[in-house]
This record gives sequence, C-alpha cells and structure tokens, in this order.
Amino acid sequence: MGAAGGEELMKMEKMQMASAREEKILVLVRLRPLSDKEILADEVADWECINDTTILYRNTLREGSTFPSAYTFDRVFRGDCSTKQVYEDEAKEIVLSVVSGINSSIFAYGQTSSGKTYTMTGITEYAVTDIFDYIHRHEERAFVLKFSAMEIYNEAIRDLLTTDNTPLRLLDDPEKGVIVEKVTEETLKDWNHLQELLSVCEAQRRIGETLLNEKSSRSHQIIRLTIESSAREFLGKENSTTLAASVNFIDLAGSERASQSLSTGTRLKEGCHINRSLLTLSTVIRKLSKGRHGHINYRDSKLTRMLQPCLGGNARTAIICTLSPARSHVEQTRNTLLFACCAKEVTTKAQVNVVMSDKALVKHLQKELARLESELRTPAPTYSTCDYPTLLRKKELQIQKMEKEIRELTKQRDLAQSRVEDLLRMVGHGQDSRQEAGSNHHPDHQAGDTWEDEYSVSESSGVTNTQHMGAGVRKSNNTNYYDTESGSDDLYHQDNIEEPSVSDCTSSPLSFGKKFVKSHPSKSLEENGAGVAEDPDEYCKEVQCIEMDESVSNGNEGMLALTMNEDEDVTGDMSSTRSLSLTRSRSCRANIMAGSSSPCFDKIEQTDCTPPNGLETNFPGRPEGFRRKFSLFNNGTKNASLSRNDSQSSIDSVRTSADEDITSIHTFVDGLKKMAKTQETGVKDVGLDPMHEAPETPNWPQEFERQQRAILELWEICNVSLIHRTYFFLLFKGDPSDSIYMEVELRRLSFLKETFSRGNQAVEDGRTLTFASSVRALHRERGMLSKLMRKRFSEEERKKLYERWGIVLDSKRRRLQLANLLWSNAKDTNQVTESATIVAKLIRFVEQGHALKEMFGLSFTPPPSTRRRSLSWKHSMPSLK
Ligand SMILES: Nc1ncnc2c1ncn2[C@@H]1O[C@H](COP(=O)(O)OP(=O)(O)OP(=O)(O)O)[C@@H](O)[C@H]1O
Repeated sequence: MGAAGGEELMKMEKMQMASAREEKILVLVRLRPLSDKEILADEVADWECINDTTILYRNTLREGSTFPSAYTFDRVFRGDCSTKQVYEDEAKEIVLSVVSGINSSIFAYGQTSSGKTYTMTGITEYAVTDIFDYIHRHEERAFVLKFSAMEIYNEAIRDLLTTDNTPLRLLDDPEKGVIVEKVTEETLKDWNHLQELLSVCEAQRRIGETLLNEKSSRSHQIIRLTIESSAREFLGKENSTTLAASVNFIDLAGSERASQSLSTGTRLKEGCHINRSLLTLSTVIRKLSKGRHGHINYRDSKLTRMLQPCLGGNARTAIICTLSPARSHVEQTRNTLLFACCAKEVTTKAQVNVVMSDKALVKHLQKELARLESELRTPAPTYSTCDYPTLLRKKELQIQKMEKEIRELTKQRDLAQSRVEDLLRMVGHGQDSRQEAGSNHHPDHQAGDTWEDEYSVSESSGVTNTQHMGAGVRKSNNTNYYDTESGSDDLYHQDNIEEPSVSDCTSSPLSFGKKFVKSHPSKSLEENGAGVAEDPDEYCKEVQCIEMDESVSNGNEGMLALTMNEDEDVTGDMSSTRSLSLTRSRSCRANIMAGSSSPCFDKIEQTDCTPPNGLETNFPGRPEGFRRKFSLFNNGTKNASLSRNDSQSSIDSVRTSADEDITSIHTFVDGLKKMAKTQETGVKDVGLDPMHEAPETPNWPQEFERQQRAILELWEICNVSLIHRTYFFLLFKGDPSDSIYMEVELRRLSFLKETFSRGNQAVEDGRTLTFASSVRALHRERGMLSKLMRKRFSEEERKKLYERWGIVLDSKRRRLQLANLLWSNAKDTNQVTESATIVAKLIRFVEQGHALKEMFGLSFTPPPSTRRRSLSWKHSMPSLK
C-alpha cells in the first residue's frame, strides 16, 4: 500500500470512529401561511413563531389553558420563510453528510395540506444541486450517484420509476438491513436527468383530491440517492476504499380526519392506511424517545421498517414538521407538535460507511489475524502481573450480586405464580356461575323471566366473544404485520359484521325489554317523547343525514325522496307524509361513513363532523391519549378482586387508574422542572407523554371484558350517542390490537364522567358540552332512530320487536318506546348486543373491514386536565416563566 493509500484508509477508519457517535434527531417546524381558501373562509391564524426556536399558540383563553402554549424546537420557521432558507439554515448540513459516507434522511411530517410536499420538493432539488456542486469541486474522487424512488400506498410498496404496479417486497439482508427487492436504481447522469426522474415520480405518485388539498399525496414517498465515491488515485488498486451512503427524502402522506377531509370510498380507505402507518411511526418515535429499551415495533408497518435506520440507526436525521396556522386545524397541529416533541428526544448513531475492496479487506483481515496470533503466543504483560486477590474479590462481589438477583427473580416468579392462581380461581368462579346461570336458562322459560335469567343468557353469549379473542390472541402472536392484517380481516368477516337481519333480531325468545321497563321507572316515555316532538325540523335534518348515506350506498348519488310518514301514533307534526327532495351533503356522508352521528343531530350546517369515536366536536368527551401507566393491569390484587359481574368495581378501577394518572402527571411535572434546569433549550411539552405506551396486557381476553363492561356503563352515564356505541361495540370485539382503542375510550369517558359529576363543562374545539346538552342530544338521537324504524323494519318485524321488548302492541308511540329502550341497560349484555344489532340495522352499519377502526382516530393530545393539573403543567413550562 502506498503512503497516500495508507493515509487515506487510516483517515477513513479515523472518520468512522469519530463519526460513530450519538446525536439527536434535528427537529424543525415550519408554519405555512394561511391558504387562500382558509382566508376566504375567514380563518384565523392561531400560531406564531415568536423567535427562531419557539412557536406559540395564541388562543389559549379559548381552551381554558389546558394545553401547553409554547413549544421549542431546534428551529422554527415562520410562514414567510422560503424553502431555500429552511434548507440552507438547517437541512443542508444533515443532507450533505452523505457525500462523506454518512447516511442521512430528511422527512416531512404533518397533517394533510400543511406543506410537506411543498417543502420536500424544494429541499430535494436544493440538496441535489449542492451534491452535484460538491462532486464538481472534488474531481480527485470518482462519484457514482444512484437514484431510486418508491411509494408506500395502502401498505404496498411501489416502484415509482416503472409503470409496473406489482408491489415490491421488503427483505431482511444480514449485511444491509432492510432492502426493497427489485427496486429500480437509475445511475444519475446530470441535473437534467434528475429533473426527468423527478417528473416520472410525480406523475406516478398517487395523488387525490380531498376537501383540504386539491393535490393530496395519498402515499408516503421515499426518494433515495445513493452516493459512492473513491479516490481516483487508487481506483482498481488493492488499497482502494469506497465511501458509500444514502440520503432519503421522505414526503409522508398527511394525517387526516375523515370528518375534516370529508373523504369517502377510496380516499377513506387511503386515509385509514395513512393514519395507521403514521400511528405506528408515532409509537416507534415515542418508544425511541424513552431510550432504546425493549422491543421497538418497527415491523408493524412498512413505513417504519423502511425508515428503521433513519429512526434509531446508522443515519443523521432531520424531521421537518409542517403546520397550518388555521384555527380549525388546532388539534392536528398540536398532534404534530407532540410528535415533534417526542422526535427531538430520539438519538441516532451515524457512522462513516467505508467499503473496502476485496483485496484491501483480505489484507486487513490478514493483519488482524496476525495480531491475534501473536497475542495468543505471547501472554499480555498485564496477565503475569495480575493482582489475583483483587480479581478474586471482584468475582466474589459479582457472585453476591448474582445471588441477590436470583433471590429477587424467585420472589417475582412466586408472586406471578400466585397471581396466576388467583386468576385461575377467578375464572373458575366465573365458569361456575355461568354454568349455574346456564341451568336457569331453559327454553321453557317464559317472557317475563327474572333479570338474572336474562343475564345468564348474556353471559353464555359472551362465549362467542371469548372465541374471537382467542383468535385474536393467536393472530397477535404472529410477528408479521401483514399476516396479522389479513388474519384480522377474516376475523371480522365472521363476527357480527354483516348487516344484521331483522330475523336475527327477533328470533330468540328474549324478554329483557319488559323487565327493563319495570326497573327504570324514572325514564318516562312521555318525558323522552317530549324531547322528540320539540323540533321536528331538526329531525328532518337528522334523518336527512342518514338517508343520504343510504342513497350513496345504494349508488343513488343524486336526489332522493324522503318519506316521513308515521303509521303509528306519533306526534302531530310528524304524522303527516312529506316528500323531501334532498341534495346529497358530503359532510353528512363523510360523517356516516366514519360512523359519526351526533354532529348531524346537533347542527346540520356544521361541516366538521365527527368520526365515530366522537373524537371531535359533538360527542361528549374525547379520547385523551393513552394512559401513561398500566399499573392497574399489572396489579394482581386488583385484578383478583374483580368479580365477573361486579360492574361497579370495573368503574372503580377506571377511577383508580385516573387517580394514578394524576400522580404520574405530578411526578412527571416534577421531573420536568428538574430537566428544565439542566436544559437550556427545549420546552418539555412532550411532558404529558402524549404517546403513551400501548398496553401489552397479559391475559387480554379478561382485561377486554373488564374494560368493555366499564365502557358500557360509562356510555350510559355520559349519555354517549347510541350510534357511536353501536359502531364501537361492533368494531372492537377483543382483538389484541383493540386494546389501545379501548384504553382511549375508557380514558375519555372517565374524564367526561368526572367533568359532568363536578357539574363542569367539557370544552371541545371551543364548543361546550354539559351533562344537560348530552341528555338532549341523546333524546334527539332516539327520536331520529324511532323514525328510521318504520323505514328499516317491516310492520311484521316491528311487531315482533315490540313483543320482544315488552311494548304493549296497542300502546302509543311504540317506535319511540322501543328507541328509548335501546342501549338503556349497560349491565344487560344481551340487551346491549340486541340494541347494537337494531341500531346497526337502522343506520345501515356495514362493516368496512379492519381499516374502519383507524377512523376512530387516536389522538395524541394529552388529556384535558383538571384546573389543578393544568396549572402545574403550565408552570412547568420554562418558556412561560
Ligand atoms: N410554506 C408555504 N408557503 C406557501 N404555500 C404553501 C406552503 N406550504 C404549502 N403551501 C401550499 O399549500 C398547499 C398544500 O401543500 P402541500 O400539497 O405541500 O401539502 P401536504 O402537506 O403535502 O398535503 P398532503 O398530505 O395532503 O399531500 C399547496 O397549494 C402548497 O402550494
């Protein structure tokens, strides 16, 4: 090897050592200006960059200051900053590492229409210009540039450089890590060639129109430039080495709410896939932000599998979080900022990637071998002069430590053993009581049997659920996400997913209705009925929403005639026959597609309708992010003390966990204050740890039952929309992947219950929810459902239903009576199941597959907190001091 060659190699090895260090992901935030559309809609810009690192939410008064208002990052860019400035000031340094053999990645994250594509297009062009410029200035090295481009569309990887739509496979290469099989790699010739390839990508990428963006990217796009370079002087020689690295330009698809983007059909499906993969990305980022302990679920989506090196591996990474300043997007903006807060805690470990020629490698290995052989032959000097007593003492200490660990582990094992025994005893008890109950339920039992008898029926029907769960657990054992997905599809096909037929509703001789009427005298039908008759026009609108959904699902895209004739004795106004010509409303359509109900009941004019979980506006309460700790699940004593039918205990346990949450928030705030002292920059807004850990619940089937019981009771207490209950109940049946949704639902409901019980109002997007308003909304919904009964059920079917639910056939307002009974007894599993079946039939709920669950849109926003909590939270913000 020549002197220069040796120097080169040594320099590279040195670089490799020097560069293999940890560094945090660079997090940039870019606020775009209000768009013309937003200005036309009189939108207000609620966000402002107050300096180069802090972005401020200016409208805290509106939300009662329950959220942090200032967020600090490596750099924030105001709406009037150009992409060139974003690149020059921050991104360039990361991108250009690639020419020194260090992998780098830049990606844009943000809600739909926030400016990701706008930003990444510019960044990619500026970066490649600089790369060409660098090559030009370093003629002593020979460079090879390879260009590839892919998109992940609906969880399938497509090559953007070919017209072939065949999905590409991801393979695990022992040396290179995850690779995309057969992806086209073009050797880049010059700037014009790059422009050509970029236009091909643009033409190939899936773009669709949504309400929020005319040219919305419906896929995640990854443009990869691989650069190899070697010193010309040593080309072809045995001491030749090559630097090889890639830079990824990643334009993620934007997170979206079906209710805001009003997406339906294909767009809705795309939206589900987008949200799902972004959720996995957030989970990965959240876990990484806590350090690289435990399992990181990169394999849960193709996006995270492909991005693995950028997210915690051998790469320098910058994330540009793009934001819309508009008030209507405040919630999505917060989610993006919380994601950004987590991302800034993530570290990567980039190093210079040196590829040696085969000859150089052989030589290097020979040298290494010789060194090891000589070490073996000549014992190291330290060996002979070793201090044996010290060595012995060290070993003894080690043995003592290990013995202590063994004792600790034995203790833990015994504890776990006793928990298992407790649980087994509990399950045994449950089975006993089921058997007893089952023996009471004899076909000869008459209508009017005791409630306990009915409950025994419901208990035995619960066996079906257990079977689903069993399947779910098996499914989750499969570590391959894609298999998991297909598995779940099958699962859902089998389970109550088809539109329920009336005969299903009416065939079995149940009689809980009668019994229920007796046990709930306080809910007088007149009282409920009065609410329904209050505002008939409102009902017309409500029914209009549902009808429009029907017209669309029937392929009737245009006008439809809606008959609102009551054949039974209903209130005066509603008894006349009306034919209404209705124009299809996209907002309502989206609403129903997403499973929403209340928004249409409340105000038809409102366009930002709500997804089925009521995450947004009109449902009482909202999911508040995931619970920070799952100590309840791990507490064997509490679990063991839960009896199968003890519904109060299930609610109590929710309350307990909420209390624990308060403690954990305080603990966290304390931690925050400490951290704030030691850190000059970076407001720890991520403090409430928005992306809490997903539960890995042992014994999930039992836990699911417990949570479902608690949710059912809380729905009743909080007057949650019946359509929401129906969607949720039919969609979340115990699959292990449901745990996160169950958790979110429980948290939002317990928060709401707490708020209502204190006589407080819950504020959502500036709108106020009170206990009274939720009661009114529920009354209106029941009225609307009663009207649909005539349409969805034949006279004969209705008659059967009345008999079954104990409604006297010649009584007045029979449909309303039935509507008032639906979902009215959370403790009666059988009644719950029947109610879900009937409401599903009324609203024509058709299972749209697993993806629909994602439209329950998990929010990463930290929970709205009590006054006390919010104050301590606010005070922990250094930037607010
Ligand atoms: N910083 C900015 N300055 C001016 N206009 C912008 C800026 N950012 C985005 N825009 C404009 O906003 C619109 C939406 O931007 P873009 O398509 O980049 O959003 P996106 O986040 O990629 O959306 P999606 O996720 O739906 O693909 C475009 O018309 C774009 O020109």
